[in-house]
Amino acid sequence: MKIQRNLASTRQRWLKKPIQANRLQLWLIDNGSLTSRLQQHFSKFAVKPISVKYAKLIQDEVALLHQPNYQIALIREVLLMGDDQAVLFAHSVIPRASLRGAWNRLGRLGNKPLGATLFANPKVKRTALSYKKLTPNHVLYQHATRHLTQNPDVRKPPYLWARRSIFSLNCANIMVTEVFLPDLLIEG
Ligand SMILES: C=C(O[C@@H]1C=C(C(=O)O)C=C[C@H]1O)C(=O)O
Repeated sequence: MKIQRNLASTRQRWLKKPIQANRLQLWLIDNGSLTSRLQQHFSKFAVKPISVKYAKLIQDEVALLHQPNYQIALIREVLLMGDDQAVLFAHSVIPRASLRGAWNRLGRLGNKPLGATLFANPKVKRTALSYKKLTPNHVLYQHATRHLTQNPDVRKPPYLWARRSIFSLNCANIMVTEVFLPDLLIEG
């Protein structure tokens, strides 16, 4: 039983750095605004909101946000579009307390990039990034690939690299998870 528990915890563990991420490595470890980097990389950039709703946290988010697992939070999911292709899926978790506090406008961002808000305020602190190869059984893999091509002949990737960190302002936290989609590295 102990071995199974350890295996499960390994599966859930996020890494301190990406391993063998090859051409994605520089994107994954970039501490700056991903929005800005995408805007420089693509001639056309847009944020496509997918869903903004109250929902329960994913199991492996509960501990990091110090939230009880019955707690709900505002979940913002968007696709970042580069030259009309979905290149990144972002899943941001805003606890209710944070919405009442410093992040009170984040529920109404619409298609404005969250990064513009987060990186505009020098008082915002960010934790170190952590990384994970999401496999098809992870709920964020499923949410991210829902928006890839519906063409049944196009195989879904065996895994997707994701990274996450927490942004804090006056003790109000927001967790941002970014899932890197296959089209990001298809050079135009
Ligand atoms: C945190 C950033 O904001 C980006 C934009 C997001 C959004 O608009 O919801 C979410 C995550 C990021 O990919 C960033 O630009 O680095």
